[in-house]
Amino acid sequence: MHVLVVNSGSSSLKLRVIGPADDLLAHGDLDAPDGRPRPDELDAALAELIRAAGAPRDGLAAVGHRVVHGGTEFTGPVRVDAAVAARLRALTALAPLHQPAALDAYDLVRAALPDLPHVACFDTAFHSRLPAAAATYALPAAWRERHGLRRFGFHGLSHAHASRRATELTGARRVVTCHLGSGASLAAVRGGVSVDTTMGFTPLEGLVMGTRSGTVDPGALLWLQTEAGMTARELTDGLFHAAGLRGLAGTADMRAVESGARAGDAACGLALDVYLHRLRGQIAAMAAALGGLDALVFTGGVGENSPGVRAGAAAGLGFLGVTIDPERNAAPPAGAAADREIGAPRSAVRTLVLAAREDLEIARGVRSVIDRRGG
Ligand SMILES: Nc1ncnc2c1ncn2[C@@H]1O[C@H](COP(=O)(O)OP(=O)(O)O)[C@@H](O)[C@H]1O
Ligand SMILES: CC(=O)OP(=O)(O)O
Ligand SMILES: [Mg+2]
Repeated sequence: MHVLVVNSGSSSLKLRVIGPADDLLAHGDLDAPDGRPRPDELDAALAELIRAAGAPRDGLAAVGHRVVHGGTEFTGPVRVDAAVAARLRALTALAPLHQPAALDAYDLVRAALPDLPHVACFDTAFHSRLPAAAATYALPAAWRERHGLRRFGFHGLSHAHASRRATELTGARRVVTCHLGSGASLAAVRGGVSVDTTMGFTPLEGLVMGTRSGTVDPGALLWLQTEAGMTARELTDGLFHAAGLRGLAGTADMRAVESGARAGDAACGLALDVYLHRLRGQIAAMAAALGGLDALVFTGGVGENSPGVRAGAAAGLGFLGVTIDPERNAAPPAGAAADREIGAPRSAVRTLVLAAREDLEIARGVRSVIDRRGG
């Protein structure tokens, strides 16, 4: 079964054709300022992609879409029809900065390929079995009940893929996956189930990110409103787009932060220290949720490509049994295979670098829906 995977991000639309053996048959990235590609460009890109995959237009069996939020209703991949699409639109308020791009892309791709089944796969789904202790905020009952305030967690497609792959490669049962891209989060995975994660009600909680703050004292945000006169809009903009590495070092690009730090730039040095301090603490928190750690996984643009961040994270985690091999950590990936082990030979915890493959997780979700329907 050939699956077209549509992954819409904040500034690009990634298209992939995945074959029946998880083979990547074709790929193409489209510029999508504000998350929206131009319809004519999309049509041309789809035609080109299908040609490159060597499949006739009717050789595609289905389309899979990454959708950030499934709310409490969608805890696994689902076939999208008009009614489901409307319910997904209704979740926009829960992820106003992420949800619309995916649904706009869905509308366009659905219009281009109207006869194929379209399946939505959710960033939140992998975390849908978080224990109540990990999912609940200690907030007034009326707020939780009336507004459904709880921790959802995100990046689940990446965490699901990375933790499954780590278990395949090492047999590990208790796995902490570090998805470090421009957005970043951790998951604590026991026997394939996410039992804790660092993002919460929104993709703002937890780690320091490229442009997002991660966790800050909610009292500071109240103070900015009541004493500094900031509006909700200013706070949203600051916390999502002007904070994180950008807020500390003036750039959201970890490569620039690391080279600045090496050159002695104080702001870059501080940004890296804050990033790593939070990362180490949260990895330890995830290990505590698992009662110990068998494997630690780095994935995402930073996780896959920054030996410095991996070494800096591991440096404080010897007490958990994490020891990485400096040479393996510094070595570039051999060929196209990004997946590799960087743990020291006798380390109690296996440490891996794995390619972020949300596309494979989406293709897997699509197949499960199509197969279930006897297709
Ligand atoms: N060699 C590298 N060293 C450090 N950081 C890197 C390197 N290559 C890419 N990155 C970082 O990866 C981040 C983007 O991650 P990625 O997962 O591709 O993003 P997105 O979340 O948008 O999909 C950027 O902050 C970039 O600086
Ligand atoms: C949910 C989320 O944070 O996604 P991204 O990292 O792609 O912004
Ligand atoms: Mg990403």
